[in-house]
Amino acid sequence: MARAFPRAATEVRLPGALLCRTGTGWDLLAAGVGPALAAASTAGALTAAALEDAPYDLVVCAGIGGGFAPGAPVGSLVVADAITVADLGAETADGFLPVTELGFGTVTHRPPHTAVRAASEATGARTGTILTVSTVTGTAARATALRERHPGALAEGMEGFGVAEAAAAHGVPALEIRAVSNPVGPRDRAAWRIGDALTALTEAFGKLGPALESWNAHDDQ
Ligand SMILES: O=C(O)c1cccc(C(=O)CC[C@H]2O[C@@H](n3cnc4c(=O)[nH]cnc43)[C@H](O)[C@@H]2O)c1
Repeated sequence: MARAFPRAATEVRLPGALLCRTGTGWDLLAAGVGPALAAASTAGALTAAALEDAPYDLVVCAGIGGGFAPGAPVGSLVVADAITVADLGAETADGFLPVTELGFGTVTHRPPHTAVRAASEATGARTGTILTVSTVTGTAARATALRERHPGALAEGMEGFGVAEAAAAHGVPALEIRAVSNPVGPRDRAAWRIGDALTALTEAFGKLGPALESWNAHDDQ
């Protein structure tokens, strides 16, 4: 994704993560795989910026992901209008209960809708829920269960909710964009298109920056 930014970048090592200052006003953080590491890395970068009196205005979680058919085919882009953790809760004899039904926590962050619209118009991305999972879906049964519980889900990834939790703790809005590299469902390595998805994501990033620079956070208030 650094290829989407024209200028030379400077790398800054943060505890547990590498930050790349692109010199364009956008910093790139290699936040790691999974919600816990992504949350820790994002919180570290947000805290470092706040301590330098240069807080961020927006966090964008970007990566490849699985797409739910037929809404998000391989190669398509999805911008989240809801960033929802799918497996944070308790399994009961009557099914899964999210932590919110246990009486605590959060399971969904909603990005500012004007930023979602700006991002999807600029990149051609579809908009819908992006689920965060700690275990990649690998069966048709699990895909069906997720779809039933989250009818608006278009994609799944492993970091969005962690990034959004860290951003929310700092009072900073968060977006999530995924380029679909594989279908959500039975594991099929032959169907993965990781290179194509990364190319689509890099192209989208080139358009996202200018679109979000003209986005005004106050439009959502
Ligand atoms: O081994 C597998 O079957 C498998 C299938 C899909 C993805 C993985 C990963 O280890 C992905 C790690 C990485 O990529 C994102 N990602 C990509 N596709 C998916 C997906 O279908 N479900 C969840 N995450 C996905 C994820 O955000 C990680 O950053 C392995």
